[in-house]
Amino acid sequence: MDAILVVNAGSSSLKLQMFEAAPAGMLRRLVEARIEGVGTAPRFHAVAGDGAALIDRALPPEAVPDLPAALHVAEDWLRGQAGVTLAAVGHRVVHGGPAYDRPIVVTPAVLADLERLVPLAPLHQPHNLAPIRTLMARRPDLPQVACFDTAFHRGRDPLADRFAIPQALHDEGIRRYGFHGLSYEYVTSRLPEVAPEIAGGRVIVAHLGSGASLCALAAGRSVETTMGFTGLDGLPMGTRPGRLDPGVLLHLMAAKGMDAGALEHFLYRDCGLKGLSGIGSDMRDLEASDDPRAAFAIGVFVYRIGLEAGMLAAALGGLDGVVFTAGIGENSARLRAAVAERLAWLGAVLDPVANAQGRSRISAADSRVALLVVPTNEELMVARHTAALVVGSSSVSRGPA
Ligand SMILES: Nc1ncnc2c1ncn2[C@@H]1O[C@H](COP(=O)(O)OP(=O)(O)O)[C@@H](O)[C@H]1O
Ligand SMILES: CC(=O)OP(=O)(O)O
Ligand SMILES: [Mg+2]
Repeated sequence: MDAILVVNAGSSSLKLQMFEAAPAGMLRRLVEARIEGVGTAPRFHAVAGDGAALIDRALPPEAVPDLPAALHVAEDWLRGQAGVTLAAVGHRVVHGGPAYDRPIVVTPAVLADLERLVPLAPLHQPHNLAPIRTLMARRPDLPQVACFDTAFHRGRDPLADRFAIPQALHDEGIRRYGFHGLSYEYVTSRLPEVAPEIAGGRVIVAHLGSGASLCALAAGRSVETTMGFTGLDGLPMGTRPGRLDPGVLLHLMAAKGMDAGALEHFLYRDCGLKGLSGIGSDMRDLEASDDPRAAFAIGVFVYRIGLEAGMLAAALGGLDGVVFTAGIGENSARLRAAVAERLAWLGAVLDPVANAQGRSRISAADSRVALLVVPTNEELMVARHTAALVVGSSSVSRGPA
């Protein structure tokens, strides 16, 4: 059986899915595996295409301290899953820079180009590219497709792409790219089905995971998003601060002698929910804690989501719907309720029962703004692009997964 393997390394997780590339462009999921809580409390979970559990167990934190270790564990496990021949591998690659505005078959030259973007996404890009490099050496004949987080946001109004800096720096590529595009593209593809009345309207998608951002969709196209040049901008995240006065960086350099390496470590690993709470980066731990610092960290997160959502509503000139997705957005009813309350001024009214039950539509009948929960599926989005490019069927748009 010919299969497409998809690899998605996030900041706290490694997610893999394997699909059968069936004729007529259909994608049938064969297996889904994820290692979550990388660096904190790792857990390996895998299910077969029919939903049957294959593995579900905690891993010792010292066995999976980082993403390279998670890749090793997953690779060993995958090798034991016999019976498929890989036809192609699709990769989520976080940064596509100025040149890559759509999925592409990776050649050695493309890979070298993407390596140059590592400093712009140090939590992700090295781990996105490492499996490509390894596979390219082992199986140079195997088609590999890179699908970019940044691509969905390209083609916005030039006003939105621009920092208020001189043109020459913009031309060098210092611009507002935006990320989580595969997630936004997938959610957008689901809207006509789950909420047809807002699919052509003004929608904010809240991708709230270990990395977090918001995207303003006008008729299904990205017009604004909270992340920029890197995944540091916008909302506070698990370990990243989000929007930060650049004067803070100048101060840290001048007053504390921090150099680029120290600042990078600080901004990508020590801030966000972890820095705010002094407890940890995982929302589950914060929600379970009765330490007031945990509640304060969640309070800041929610407050800042409210502020940034207001900004995106301004970009859209109004608001018809809000969609929650990713680890926190899909699973935390408490967080969704707190955010909905912050959006009351825009006309959002939550249905607390639907929210607690984790239903797809969680707004009250009289809410002017539709509130929805749509589980994201970045891997399926990557598989669709990979199939379209490599298997050659552009009709691949809706898998059953
Ligand atoms: N049931 C839950 N309640 C609250 N938060 C959750 C739950 N399940 C997962 N999360 C949170 O989701 C986040 C991870 O989201 P995810 O989208 O997988 O991140 P990433 O792809 O960036 O690694 C973590 O902060 C985790 O605590
Ligand atoms: C870009 C980004 O932050 O991705 P993730 O949420 O998967 O960490
Ligand atoms: Mg993610």
